[in-house]
Amino acid sequence: METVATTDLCDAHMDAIAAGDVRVLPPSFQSYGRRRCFVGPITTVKVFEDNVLVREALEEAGQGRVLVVDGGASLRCALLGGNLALIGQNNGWSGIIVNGCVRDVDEINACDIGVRALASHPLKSVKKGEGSKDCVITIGGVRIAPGEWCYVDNDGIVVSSTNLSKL
Ligand SMILES: O=C([O-])CC(=O)C(=O)O
Repeated sequence: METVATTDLCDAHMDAIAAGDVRVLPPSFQSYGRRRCFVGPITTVKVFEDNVLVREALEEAGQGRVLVVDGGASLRCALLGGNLALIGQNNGWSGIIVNGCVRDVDEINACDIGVRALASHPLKSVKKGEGSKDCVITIGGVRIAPGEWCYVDNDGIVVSSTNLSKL
């Protein structure tokens, strides 16, 4: 899918930003993975220090989707590592955004996928399988619903209720 500059999106959609239909995430994410720019429809999971649902989502056919993981901004363990990033790459996910930590940064950086996360952390998460999928989440005060669109590049992360790349 063609990428769209987030700056151009913001400039072109100031009214939609004022209305809340286009939202910008706070600039608190680090960039990992080979794809520094990615776009796609959003699938969500909400977990806390437990990444079983993250793995389950990435094991699905991604079909160009972006997985947005609300990990409650925990900085105490990693929700994504090199194995899961590779699974996501091989299953055709365009990107993964983690409101939490990742690990195996060198392995993730070798994957043809885009990853954004708050930080890296060497500790793995627990594997209980708790959490929810396909739910509305809030990251940094920004509401994100499944099926909305995500635009990510070196300037930031934009979420839109409609597909702006078609406009
Ligand atoms: O399995 C995990 O908890 C995360 C991980 O290390 C990987 O994806 O390689």
